[in-house]
Amino acid sequence: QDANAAEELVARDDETLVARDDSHLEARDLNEPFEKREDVLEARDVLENIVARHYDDEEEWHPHHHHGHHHHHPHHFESEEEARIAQQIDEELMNTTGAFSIDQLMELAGLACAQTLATVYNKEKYPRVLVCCGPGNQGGDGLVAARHLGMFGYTPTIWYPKPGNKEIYKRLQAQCVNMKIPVIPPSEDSTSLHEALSNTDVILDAIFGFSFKPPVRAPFDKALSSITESKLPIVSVDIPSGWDVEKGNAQGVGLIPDVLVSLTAPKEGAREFKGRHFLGGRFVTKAMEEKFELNLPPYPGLSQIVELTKPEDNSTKL
Ligand SMILES: NC(=O)C1=CN([C@@H]2O[C@H](COP(=O)(O)OP(=O)(O)OC[C@H]3O[C@@H](n4cnc5c(N)ncnc54)[C@H](O)[C@@H]3O)[C@@H](O)[C@H]2O)[C@H](O)CC1
Ligand SMILES: [K+]
Repeated sequence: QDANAAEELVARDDETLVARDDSHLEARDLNEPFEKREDVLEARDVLENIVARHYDDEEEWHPHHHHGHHHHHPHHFESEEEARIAQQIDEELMNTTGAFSIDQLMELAGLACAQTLATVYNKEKYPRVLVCCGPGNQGGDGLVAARHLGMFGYTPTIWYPKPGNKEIYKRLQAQCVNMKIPVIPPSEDSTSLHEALSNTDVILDAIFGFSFKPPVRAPFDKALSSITESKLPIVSVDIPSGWDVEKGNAQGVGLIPDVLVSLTAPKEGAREFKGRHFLGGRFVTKAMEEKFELNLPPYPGLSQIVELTKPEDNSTKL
């Protein structure tokens, strides 16, 4: 009964957040002041705290943990600098000057993820891909990637236990369903994930991206262990799930992928990653690259990705 009440509360808050997020997107279109963004980030933090409060009983709720207010308390948010830069780039791409929509960025991000997986794991040996999608934008990247992988001739399956409420996620999921890509129905128990893992050749980890804040909450905590225990090859999007965007896998609960595709620019936390590392998100202009001192390599030819690992790194690994 208590759990039901909590679920309801979370669902209600989720809707409020989505509404605020949408108004924020509109505001962003009109190039309104940055405060709006902070408002949304704060709302998201509040929601996350509520969720955390209801799911981990041992966790105490700290109402003063307002990550969004970095302008006012910069010293408190040093560890979030990395996420902030990534968010700022995102912001800039989507303001009136950048002129991109979220759909476009997500499409290019997801396409880069699909291309990375297909580059390393060919469809003859690795036809079955389990695309694991998280509740945020990274989950959207995963849905886009699943569709492209299907188009490339793979047999994707989608695990999407906390589908986002926003229209964009619903449309992306519908596009996959229209291609007969199975979506595992969200469920409390982990049997369906285990079953999917035993029928998979490779995993696309699109669970958490630059907005992840540890510790990992249910159902993703158990899922990360199950994915690790499966010993299947993993391709992670942007940052291995469970890793802190800045401190990396300090907690030791994160996935250890074989391949990483960083979007826009590699995150600080990925420094410790040892494996094949690609860059994707071919929408950053030269001017923006210089402004944020990203120092990115050129993309070869028509490719959506560029490999950052040197060839000798792979040969020593193999
Ligand atoms: N410009 C680009 O590079 C683009 C990148 N994209 C991708 O978007 C993600 C960032 O998306 P965002 O919506 O900000 O958040 P995330 O997907 O990282 O996840 C937030 C999501 O997860 C929940 N959450 C946070 N912490 C936890 C936790 N400890 N346990 C459980 N759940 C948690 C939170 O509530 C949110 O729902 C970026 O990395 C790229 O992959 C865009 O697609 C386009 C442009
Ligand atoms: K990830």
